Amino acid sequence: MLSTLSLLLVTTALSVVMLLVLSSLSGSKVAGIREWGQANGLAIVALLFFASRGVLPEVLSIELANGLYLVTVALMYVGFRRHLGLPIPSRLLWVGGIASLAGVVFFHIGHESLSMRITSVSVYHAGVCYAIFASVPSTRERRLRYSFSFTRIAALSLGVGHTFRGLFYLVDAYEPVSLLDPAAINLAFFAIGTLFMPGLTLGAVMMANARVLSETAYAAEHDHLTGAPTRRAFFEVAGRELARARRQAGSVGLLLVDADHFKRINDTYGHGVGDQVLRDLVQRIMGVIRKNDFCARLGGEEFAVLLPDTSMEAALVAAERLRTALDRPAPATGAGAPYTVSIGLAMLEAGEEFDSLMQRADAALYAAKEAGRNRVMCAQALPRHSVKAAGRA
Ligand SMILES: Nc1nc2c(ncn2[C@@H]2O[C@H](COP(=O)(O)OP(=O)(O)OP(=O)(O)O)[C@@H](O)[C@H]2O)c(=O)[nH]1
Repeated sequence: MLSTLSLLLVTTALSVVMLLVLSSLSGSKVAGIREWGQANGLAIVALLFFASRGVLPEVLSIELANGLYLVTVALMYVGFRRHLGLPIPSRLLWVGGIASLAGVVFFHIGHESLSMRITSVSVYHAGVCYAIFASVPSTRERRLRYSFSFTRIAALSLGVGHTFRGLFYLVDAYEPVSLLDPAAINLAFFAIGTLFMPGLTLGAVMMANARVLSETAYAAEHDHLTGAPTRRAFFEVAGRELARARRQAGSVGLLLVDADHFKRINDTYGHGVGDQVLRDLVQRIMGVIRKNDFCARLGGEEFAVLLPDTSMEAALVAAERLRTALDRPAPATGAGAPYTVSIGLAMLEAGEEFDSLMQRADAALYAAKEAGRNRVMCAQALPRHSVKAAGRA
């Protein structure tokens, strides 16, 4: 038979499980984990004090238990705010918590009323639930969307539940004999109270997990030095774009961009300045390409720019625009040593595979280097045999 005591013990067990799950994430350095862990640890203690009603003195099972639980509720909120990088309204939390606890003390020692004690804590719980709902934004980011939505829905549902709970006991519709009163209505509202920690901790764990996955995926898909997408990300996007172009008989251009005599920059100014020049190069490329174009660092001082839905003429214009945008002194080199790039352009041909497109763009790049650097060469303009000879993709 379900009872408030069994609910309390099940919730305590759930908090232990949540604490273990959160501990497994503690090495991830995700903000908020510490506060969520502390909240669950404290919740276990608070719930055991609630369950000790009739065994331990009332000041422990009422004042202390409620006081501790109010702190756990606040800590959950602080965890979400920290996780999202938002400021913590500490004073508001303290004032609300102390007012709520004062209500508990007053309606225990001053004027005994369990209903009003429940109302007093429900107001704080509901407020914190709505505050969590308002803090967690609805996001379109694929990897975060599910966990954020889950938390928002959980926080809102619990907020509404606690509002009803507070109102129900406020209008004195039912005066329970004790918190552990087994009446169905008391049991139902008690369940809403005990769902707070597991419900919101589940949301917190999902958010932390999603954050870790999202950061790992970002690191795998972005170059650490320049922030540009990596070779791996480029191959993925290029595969998709080529398939789309084939389906829609569209036109795709590929630029391979390589810094000229980059070794000299490193040798003259040092590797650190070389790194800054690479960052500058990426910023300049990103500044001149269209929103639909995709730039990635293939490795070293070589970059690729994919130009979807682009004709040969437009691709040549884009390549030339890129070359001139880069043919300027690099601020990182102090006096402003010029750096230039050579660019190989290839347009996707009917039925062509990605490897072949890369090979032809690479041959065009090689030809641009051979012809004196700081220029754009188009694969279509090269004799076929030179593409085969120079290609290295
Ligand atoms: N600073 C820095 N240098 C890098 C990085 N990756 C590759 N390089 C350097 O880029 C240089 C490339 O040299 P090369 O392949 O000889 O090419 P280059 O000097 O640009 O000559 P060309 O391409 O023929 O014009 C090497 O000195 C690499 O050490 C990097 O992440 N940071």
